[in-house]
Amino acid sequence: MKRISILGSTGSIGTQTLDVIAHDRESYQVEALSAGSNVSLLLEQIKQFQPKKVSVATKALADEVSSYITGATEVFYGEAGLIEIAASTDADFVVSALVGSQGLRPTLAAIAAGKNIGLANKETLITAGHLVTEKVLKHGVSLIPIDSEHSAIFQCLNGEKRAQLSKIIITASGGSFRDRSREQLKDVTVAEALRHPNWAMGAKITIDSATMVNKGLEVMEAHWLFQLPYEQIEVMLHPQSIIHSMVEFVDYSVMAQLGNPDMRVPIQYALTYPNRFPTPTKPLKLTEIGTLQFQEMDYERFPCLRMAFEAGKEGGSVPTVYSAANEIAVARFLAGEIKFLQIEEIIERVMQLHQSVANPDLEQIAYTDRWAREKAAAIN
Ligand SMILES: NC(=O)C1=CN([C@@H]2O[C@H](COP(=O)(O)OP(=O)(O)OC[C@H]3O[C@@H](n4cnc5c(N)ncnc54)[C@H](OP(=O)(O)O)[C@@H]3O)[C@@H](O)[C@H]2O)C=CC1
Ligand SMILES: CC(=O)[C@@H](O)[C@H](O)COP(=O)(O)O
Ligand SMILES: [Mn+2]
Repeated sequence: MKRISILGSTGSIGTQTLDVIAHDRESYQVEALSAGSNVSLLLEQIKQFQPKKVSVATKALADEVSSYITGATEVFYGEAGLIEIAASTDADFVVSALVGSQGLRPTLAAIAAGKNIGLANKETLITAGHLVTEKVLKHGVSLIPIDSEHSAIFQCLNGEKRAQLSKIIITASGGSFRDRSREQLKDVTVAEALRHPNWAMGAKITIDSATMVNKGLEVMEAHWLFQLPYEQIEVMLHPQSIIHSMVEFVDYSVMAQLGNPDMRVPIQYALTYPNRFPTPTKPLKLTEIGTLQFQEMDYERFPCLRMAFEAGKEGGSVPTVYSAANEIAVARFLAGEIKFLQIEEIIERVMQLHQSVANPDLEQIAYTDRWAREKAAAIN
């Protein structure tokens, strides 16, 4: 039986992880769950999975949860609560599915406590890839990707010789506005931006997909997960999201992983690796889909992807700035404070203002993250 804790159990990845677990209850024990502010959903999850510990964002929310539960579940809150869920349980596997760089410290704490990690929270690797990978090696834990593209690459690389890898090809759907010109992006609405063509996901990643920041984050995520230079990472438009990514080898053989767009497949693979079991999803019927399309990336149409490659290649504290400025810009767009195209303007401006720090430690990353957020919040 696998003992699991989930950081972000009320989110899109968190709920789908619990759905995978619910389909095979004998194989899993849910040790701990964390939510932000969705108390009603957390209470349902407590009832169904009876975790020993849960955490929520604030003390007031923790008091509210405590007032409703009768069992033995302990309730924590805040960052200390997330760290409790990550590190101080009997779990052997932690699903890291918080949104944003707030996932960093709990994920590091889980690694330091010897937990294997299923990583959905890509911002953690973007902001501190060097620290996370170093800690993973030090504590001898596994870091298994949940992000669909990285799960695909992980699967394609299984059993292959790394020296014989030529490049990886990360596919991109193009997001909600893939058929619009830059001119047509001027006045797009939040509701339009939240309508992803293929995937049902949390709000932040859906906007990131529309700006192509998501692909930019995924390029940096791949750099750290697979220890590849940026020259060996390519992005290709593939509107159907059926090929989740590909790997090209030195003999020009290309391996791809295909499937319907359903995150429960890579989530379950991370939980059961190296084994495979039936997943609660539909089989892929390529004859019904008929056509798969591919297109070269246009870096002028999608400047956030260009900026991500620049940030990743420069390294140091620059990826932290890219990701933190984006988090604030996306929150401001979702709140109706700025227009869609201002997201990329804010990221670019904050990156220009930043004095890069090489090989930042955790404190320097935290400082840079706060600095970038303040700058991004102040730009009009
Ligand atoms: N959704 C997807 O299909 C995919 C997501 N990812 C990545 O996975 C991560 C999670 O994405 P997704 O599930 O879509 O995000 P969601 O927004 O759906 O979920 C985020 C989770 O984080 C919790 N949370 C938010 N703020 C706080 C806080 N201050 N304190 C504690 N918990 C908090 C939320 O709690 P609550 O809702 O209770 O407030 C929720 O459980 C992201 O990094 C994303 O890029 C990667 C690939 C695919
Ligand atoms: C499901 C998943 O992994 C997302 O990151 C998804 O890939 C978003 O798709 P695009 O960023 O390609 O639109
Ligand atoms: Mn992805």
